[in-house]
Amino acid sequence: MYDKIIPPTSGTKITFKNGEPIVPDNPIIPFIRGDGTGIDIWPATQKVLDAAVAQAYKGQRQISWFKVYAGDEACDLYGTYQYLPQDTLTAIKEYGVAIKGPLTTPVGGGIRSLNVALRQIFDLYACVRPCRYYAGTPSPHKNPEKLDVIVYRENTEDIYLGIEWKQGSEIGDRLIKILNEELIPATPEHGKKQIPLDAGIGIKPISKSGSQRLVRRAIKHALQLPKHKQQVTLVHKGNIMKYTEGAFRDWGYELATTEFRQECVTERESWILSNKEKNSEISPEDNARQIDPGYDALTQEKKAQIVKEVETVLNSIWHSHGNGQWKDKIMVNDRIADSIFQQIQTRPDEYSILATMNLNGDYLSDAAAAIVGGLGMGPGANIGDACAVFEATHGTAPKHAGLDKINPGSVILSGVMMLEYMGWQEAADLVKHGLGQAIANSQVTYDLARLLEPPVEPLKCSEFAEAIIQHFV
Ligand SMILES: NC(=O)C1=CN([C@@H]2O[C@H](COP(=O)(O)OP(=O)(O)OC[C@H]3O[C@@H](n4cnc5c(N)ncnc54)[C@H](OP(=O)(O)O)[C@@H]3O)[C@@H](O)[C@H]2O)C=CC1
Ligand SMILES: O=C(O)CCC(=O)C(=O)O
Ligand SMILES: [Mg+2]
Repeated sequence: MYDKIIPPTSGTKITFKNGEPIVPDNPIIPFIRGDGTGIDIWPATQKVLDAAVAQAYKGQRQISWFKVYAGDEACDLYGTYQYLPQDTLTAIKEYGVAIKGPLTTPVGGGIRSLNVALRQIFDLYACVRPCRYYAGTPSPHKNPEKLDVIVYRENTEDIYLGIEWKQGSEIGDRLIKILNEELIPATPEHGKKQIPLDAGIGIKPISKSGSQRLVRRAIKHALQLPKHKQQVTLVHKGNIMKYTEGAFRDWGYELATTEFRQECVTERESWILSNKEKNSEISPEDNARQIDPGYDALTQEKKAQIVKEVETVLNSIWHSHGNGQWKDKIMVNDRIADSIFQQIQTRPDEYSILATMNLNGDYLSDAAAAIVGGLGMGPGANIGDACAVFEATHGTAPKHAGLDKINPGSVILSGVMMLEYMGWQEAADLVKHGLGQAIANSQVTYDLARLLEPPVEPLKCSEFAEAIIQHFV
C-alpha cells in the first residue's frame, strides 16, 4: 500500500459517520512536520499533545503518530519535485484525521500551494480559525480580550482554485480575445469595457453549493456557542463582485432562512420585528422607512420591494420570531470585507463567527490573529465531511527556521482543536490551561517576549513546550 513509509504497528483508524469522526482510544494520526520552522514547531507540539493525553487518560488513550512527508522533506525522501507523494495522500485518506506544519509556496512561479492542494484533494471545505485572547499576551490593542471570533473560510474555491493564465501565454491571449470580441460585447451591462491585452487572467468561481455548505457548517457551529456568541456574519465584497461575493451573501441568507428558519433571524428581519414590537400599529411603509434610511429617495419600484419585504417577514415569522423571540435565535448579518477589517479592531465584541470566501478568510485570519498576539497564536483546522487536517494560520517563517526560537503556540492550539474534534476534551483543556498559565507567567517565546512591558527574556520554542506541560496541573 505504501512505497516508503510504514504505519505504526499499534493503533486503529478513525472512521466517519454522517460527517462526524468515530475515534478509537488509540487512533493512528498522520502528521507532516512541515518546511522552515516546522522543524522546531512539530516536535514541541507532539511533546505537548502526548503529555496532555497521557495525563488526562492515564494510558487509556494514546495517539499513534504516523510520520508522512510533504514539501522539502518529501523531496529528500522521494526524489526531486515529489512534494506531495502518493504515500502521503493514501495515509491521510486512510486515517481521516491528520495534522501538519507549514509548507512553502514560491511566489510568482514554481509549484502551486501544497497546503491548498491538500484542502482541495480531500475536499476540506471549511477552514476554521478561532482567534481568542489568552490573558497576559501582549497585543497592539488596548482591549484584545474583546476579540473572540472564529473565521469560517471557504477552502476549496475562489481564486485559490488556481485557474489562471500567465500574461502572454497562448491560452491566456486566446481567452482575452474571446472575452473582448465576443463575451463582453454580448453582455450589455459590461458596455465597452475591454481587458488589457497584456493582462494575466485569473478565474474566481464562487458556487452556490460551496458557499452554502460552508455557511451551513458555520451556523451549526454557532448553535454550539453560548447564547451571546450565537451570531454568523457573512463577510463579502459583494458591492464590487456582485455575482461571486454578492451571491455568497445572498446564498448564505437563503440557507439561513430556509434550512435554519426556526434557529435564525437576519439582521434586517430583527429590525422589522423590533419596529413592530415598539409600535404595534406601525404601517409597512413606516417600517420600511425605518429599516432603509434612504427610503424616501428611492424609486417607487424599490419602495414597493422593501414594503413587500416588511410584509413578508411579518406574515411569515411574526408568530415564531416576533415579541422578542428573535433575540434567542442565531443572528445572521453581513458586512462588506473592508469594513470588517476595521470593525474587528474598533468593535471586536460585536462579532463571533465570520463566514467568508477563501481570499477574504486568508487575510482576515492573519489580521484577527495579530490582535490577540500575532501569528504565534493563530490555530486552524481544515474540515470536510470525511477528513480533517489541522494546521496553523501562519507559514514557514523561514528566517527563524532551525533556531529553536519560533512560537509553537499556533500548531499546539491546532492540536487542541484536533483533540476537541476527536472528543478528547480533557486533554484539550489541559493544554489550553497549561498554555494560558505559561503566558500569564510571562514564560513566552521571542515574539511575545519583545512586546511585553518591560520585555522579558524569551524562552526557546522547546522550553515554551516544557513550560506548558509544567503548568498542566
Ligand atoms: N498553511 C501554510 O502552510 C502556510 C504557508 N505559508 C507559506 O509560508 C512561507 C512564508 O510565508 P510568510 O509570508 O513569510 O509568512 P509566515 O506566516 O511564514 O511568517 C511571517 C512572519 O510572521 C511571524 N510568524 C510566523 N509564524 C510565527 C510563529 N509561529 N510564531 C511567531 N511569529 C510567527 C514572523 O514574524 P517576525 O519575523 O516579525 O517575528 C514571520 O516572519 C511562504 O512560502 C508561504 O506561502 C504561508 C501561510 C500559511
Ligand atoms: O499555501 C500557502 O502557501 C499560503 C496559504 C495561506 O496563507 C493560508 O492558508 O492561510
Ligand atoms: Mg494565510
